[in-house]
Amino acid sequence: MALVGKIAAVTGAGKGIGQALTETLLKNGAKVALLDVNEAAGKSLAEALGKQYGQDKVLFINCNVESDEQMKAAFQKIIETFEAIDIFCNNAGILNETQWEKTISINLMGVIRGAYLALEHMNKLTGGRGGVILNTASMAGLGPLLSCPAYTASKHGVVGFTRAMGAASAASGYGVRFNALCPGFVQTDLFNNIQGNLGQFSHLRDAAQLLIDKMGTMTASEVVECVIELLTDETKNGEVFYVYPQGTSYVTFPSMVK
Ligand SMILES: NC(=O)C1=CN([C@@H]2O[C@H](COP(=O)(O)OP(=O)(O)OC[C@H]3O[C@@H](n4cnc5c(N)ncnc54)[C@H](O)[C@@H]3O)[C@@H](O)[C@H]2O)C=CC1
Ligand SMILES: CCCCCC(=O)/C=C/C=C\C=C\C=C\[C@@H](O)[C@@H](O)CCCC(=O)O
Repeated sequence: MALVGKIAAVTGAGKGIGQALTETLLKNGAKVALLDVNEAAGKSLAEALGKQYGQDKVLFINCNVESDEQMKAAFQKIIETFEAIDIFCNNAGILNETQWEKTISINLMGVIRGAYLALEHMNKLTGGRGGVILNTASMAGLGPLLSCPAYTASKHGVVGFTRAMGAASAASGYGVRFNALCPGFVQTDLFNNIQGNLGQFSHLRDAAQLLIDKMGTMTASEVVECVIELLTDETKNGEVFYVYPQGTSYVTFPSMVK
């Protein structure tokens, strides 16, 4: 599936990995709706990208992924403006162990909400034209990040949800692929602000720092460069893609069936 002419939407598009996803999609010829709760960041990015790629290629929508009403309205606006949606990047996320319910609400419930609403517009069985849904999980969706248990739980949830939806979609004939992106540490605001957001696990900050020193960090652009394949390769469905400073790999899981 080529990206030229495709219609995409990215949540948490105003900064960090979402910004890099947005820029890469535009660079490859897609039109992009930028969804973010941070109006200042999202709007100014959309304005700058509009000047670079054309105002008809970008649309900013102020939208909180925790709100069913705002998300439904965002999809309506995307369809009104661009007529369809082919690519949905469920990317918005926070790391805040002092607010574990909000962490689950945004990182996991927001992803499930976004996927189900996107599917209503993308499902080939209900008049959509198919496409791909990319969920940003984390390496913390594959193994425990000791200083962030709630964040770890949210990301394991995203990995499980993506795998189940990939299988459900293939078995049902929706024509929509589901893949999960699992980056290691990425230099963004979320990463730079972790020290103040560990709450009752603040005493484990040195252990977290040791892991960061051991694993190294990446820029958001370096991560996103590796992701194009997940969006364009029609054979990739239900995949969990690990991106780390030394390379990339598709994660394999134990088979539950003998
Ligand atoms: N930075 C890192 O080391 C890693 C980040 N991730 C994941 O990547 C995703 C993006 O994170 P970063 O770019 O690092 O964070 P960031 O903090 O730089 O950007 C997150 C964006 O999401 C937006 N956002 C937050 N809550 C929202 C909500 N309720 N509704 C709509 N937008 C909302 C923010 O306003 C911001 O623009 C997250 O899901 C995060 O968990 C995964 C692995 C590593
Ligand atoms: C604390 C900052 C979090 C930033 C956001 C994020 O999602 C980054 C995640 C990056 C890496 C997660 C790594 C998890 C590793 C565990 O699986 C651990 O068990 C690996 C232990 C390796 C070792 O030898 O110490």
